[in-house]
Amino acid sequence: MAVLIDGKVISTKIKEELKQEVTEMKAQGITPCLAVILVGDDSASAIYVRNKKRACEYVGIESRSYELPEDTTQEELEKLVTSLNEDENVDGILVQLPLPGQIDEEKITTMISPKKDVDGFLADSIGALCLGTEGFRSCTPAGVIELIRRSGYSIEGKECVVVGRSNHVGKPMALLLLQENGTVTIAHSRTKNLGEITRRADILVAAVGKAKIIKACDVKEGAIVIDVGMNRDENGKLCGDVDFEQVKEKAEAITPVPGGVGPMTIAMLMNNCVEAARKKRRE
Ligand SMILES: NC(=O)C1=CN([C@@H]2O[C@H](COP(=O)(O)OP(=O)(O)OC[C@H]3O[C@@H](n4cnc5c(N)ncnc54)[C@H](OP(=O)(O)O)[C@@H]3O)[C@@H](O)[C@H]2O)C=CC1
Ligand SMILES: Nc1nc(=O)c2c([nH]1)NC[C@@H]1CN(c3ccc(C(=O)N[C@@H](CCC(=O)O)C(=O)O)cc3)C=[N+]21
Repeated sequence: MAVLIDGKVISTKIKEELKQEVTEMKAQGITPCLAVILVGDDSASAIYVRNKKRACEYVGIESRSYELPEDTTQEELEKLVTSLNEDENVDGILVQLPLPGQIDEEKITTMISPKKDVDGFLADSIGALCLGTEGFRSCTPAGVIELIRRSGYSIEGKECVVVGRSNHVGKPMALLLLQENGTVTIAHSRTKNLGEITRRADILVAAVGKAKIIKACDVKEGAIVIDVGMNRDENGKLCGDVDFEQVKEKAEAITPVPGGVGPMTIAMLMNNCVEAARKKRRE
């Protein structure tokens, strides 16, 4: 039976550390501020926005939310992003994805000032990850690294397999594991013999978006299994990409869904906001 990697406990620890730092910043007259934009009333997105607000309150970050109607125009959204870019009190801007169809998502996200890209989604941030220079680390992949590290496992020299190659999760995940000196393979929907590849992994990260696609037969005995997926199962219950009940019998350590990577994403978002405010102070 695998060790359960508890994202709730680890994320709370990180938020406590940040809270202390923010208390010190506040004593010097600096309050980090995050602006979150939500367009439409996608219920899943609303949950994340609520969780972010709560985390901001806990850490002491000022949070501003902009909840815009589903029929918001490109022009209205661009105006809001521009005003937040120019607002010196705002340290981080997060535009909740996906955006409704009438909005050019690429145009909106690339408008965000790189200094305020707390999601770590912009080319500047991903480029910095790739070159190993200073920049915002994408929250979910950075959260996965912290989960592994703080659970006492090392990445150096390990066979790491990331299933998924999206710009927001899979690709930055692979780059961060590489930076930690892992030997990294990226698998995706065109990968042949996926099971053969995942069975090589000492550290397996699933970021596919398909409920319970990773079965016990896809996992090496003693592997560390990190489940990024957020799906609904046949009963509408939240579940990951990993078949937890099967895989927990074979893995050395495993993250649950919920209570694994999700809370870490939020903790790392808080971390990026504090970092943005810290950088501004140094300018
Ligand atoms: N916990 C958290 O904080 C977060 C969770 N998520 C969740 O993580 C999951 C992945 O998100 P995201 O990366 O944005 O999703 P995307 O849909 O953008 O990417 C999915 C990736 O999985 C690959 N893929 C799809 N089907 C298969 C398959 N059968 N075998 C192998 N690879 C496959 C795709 O390959 P190809 O490129 O070839 O199409 C693609 O690269 C989702 O469940 C999402 O909800 C996302 C963000 C944060
Ligand atoms: N610009 C942008 N940045 C994002 O980071 C972003 C986004 N858009 N769009 C959607 C995805 C998804 N995402 C999650 C964040 C937290 C949880 C989370 O807190 N999950 C908890 C609770 C889940 C629940 O109870 O519903 C858990 O897994 O335990 C999940 C998913 C961020 N995303």
